Amino acid sequence: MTGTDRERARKTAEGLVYASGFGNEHSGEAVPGALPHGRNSPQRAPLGLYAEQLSGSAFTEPRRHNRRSWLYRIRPSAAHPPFTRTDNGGLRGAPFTETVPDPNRLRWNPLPEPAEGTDFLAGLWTLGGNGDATQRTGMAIHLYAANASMTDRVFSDADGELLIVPERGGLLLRTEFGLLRAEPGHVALIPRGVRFRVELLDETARGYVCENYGQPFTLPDLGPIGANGLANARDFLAPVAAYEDTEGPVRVVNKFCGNLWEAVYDHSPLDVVAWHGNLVPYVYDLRRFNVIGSISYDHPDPSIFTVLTSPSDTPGLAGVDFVVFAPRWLVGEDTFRPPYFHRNVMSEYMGLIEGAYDAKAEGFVPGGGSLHNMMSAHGPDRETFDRASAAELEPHKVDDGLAFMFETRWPVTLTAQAAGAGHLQSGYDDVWQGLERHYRP
Ligand SMILES: O=C(O)Cc1cc(O)ccc1O
Ligand SMILES: [Fe+2]
Repeated sequence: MTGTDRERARKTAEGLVYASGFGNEHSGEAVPGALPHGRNSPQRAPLGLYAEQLSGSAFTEPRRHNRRSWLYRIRPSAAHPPFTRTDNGGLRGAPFTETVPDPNRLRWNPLPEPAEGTDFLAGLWTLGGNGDATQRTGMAIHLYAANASMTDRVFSDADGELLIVPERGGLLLRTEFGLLRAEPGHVALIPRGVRFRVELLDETARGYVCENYGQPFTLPDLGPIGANGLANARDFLAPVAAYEDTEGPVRVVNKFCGNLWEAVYDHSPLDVVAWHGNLVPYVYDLRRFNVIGSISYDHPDPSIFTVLTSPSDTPGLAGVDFVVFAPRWLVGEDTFRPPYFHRNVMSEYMGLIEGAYDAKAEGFVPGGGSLHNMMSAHGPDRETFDRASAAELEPHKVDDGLAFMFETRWPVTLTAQAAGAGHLQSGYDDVWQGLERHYRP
């Protein structure tokens, strides 16, 4: 990608306008008069456009779960040639059967630098996951490292929605619904099946992706917290309608039941001139997260930091939660303030967007990640334990980092490439060595 391309992408990203709110019925038109009023599918849609519904839930799901949008486009999505199989690259899908589930605590360094000319799609590398894409359950954890924009191709994922967590380098996401900008510290969500292209705003881009095969991410209930707090609905930003009217070959890559399929269209499928509905891509700035914690004693469970949750069929038991450890004050009296030692029935994958994480003195680095699978014993490393056990308990602001967690109800099984990766750290167990016995009855 040339510097001029990047400058163009950055200029475009700077002028972006959004519609705010989570789960809202949004609507918009890039050309006046393109959006029909009073009905979804008039006999002839305005301006000679084709009307098309995109469903994110079954037609019959309860109203509060029902998600769909109506798109008014230059050509119907149905007008395309056959898809044929293409190379999966580093992408894998559920069910994950390449390795046996591993009870060990595992930690990785960042992905190695990609070869010249690697775009977002080519740069995706699957670490592992659970569930089954054909059953619409479970999730996958991917990382990406890219140094080129997607130019002649677009991607869509029929298997699930994609929660993109940039760690290095800004992204301009050109979607069927319009444009989104996602910088490190933001997350972007692309709903199942929505076509998009990723352009880089910087020389390189790196980050994490949670592919959610299950129910779409939603905001957690707040219970006694009240009507406000955690991630506020108004801070979720959807694009306004913007479209491409280009002819010529575009490779459309579709991830379907774990494999990549490709068809060469003779036009851009990002040709939606107007749309309305509640199934939309969005971005959210994690620094807007309203962090709630203990103002008396003890370390609260990290569910208090849930940004988005994908419920499963058991109430309170998420297919996957997306949790953020954002800057916050710690004031707990007579309290061991960092994350406690624990064994969790849920499985925890953690990543670091910036700085450091308060349970780990070293080795957990931006762009890296750790996996603490179901029931594996983990918590503060020795250095953190020693420091926090002796610390003066003054009010203290933790603001030297931004970490996150994908927490899932099912164990995560690794791909062969993750289990055998050169960047898998050896000796991670040693961070808990030297925790001496202090018990002297
Ligand atoms: O393991 C981790 O670092 C994540 C985590 C953080 C916390 O504050 C409490 C429990 C927990 O699993
Ligand atoms: Fe944990």
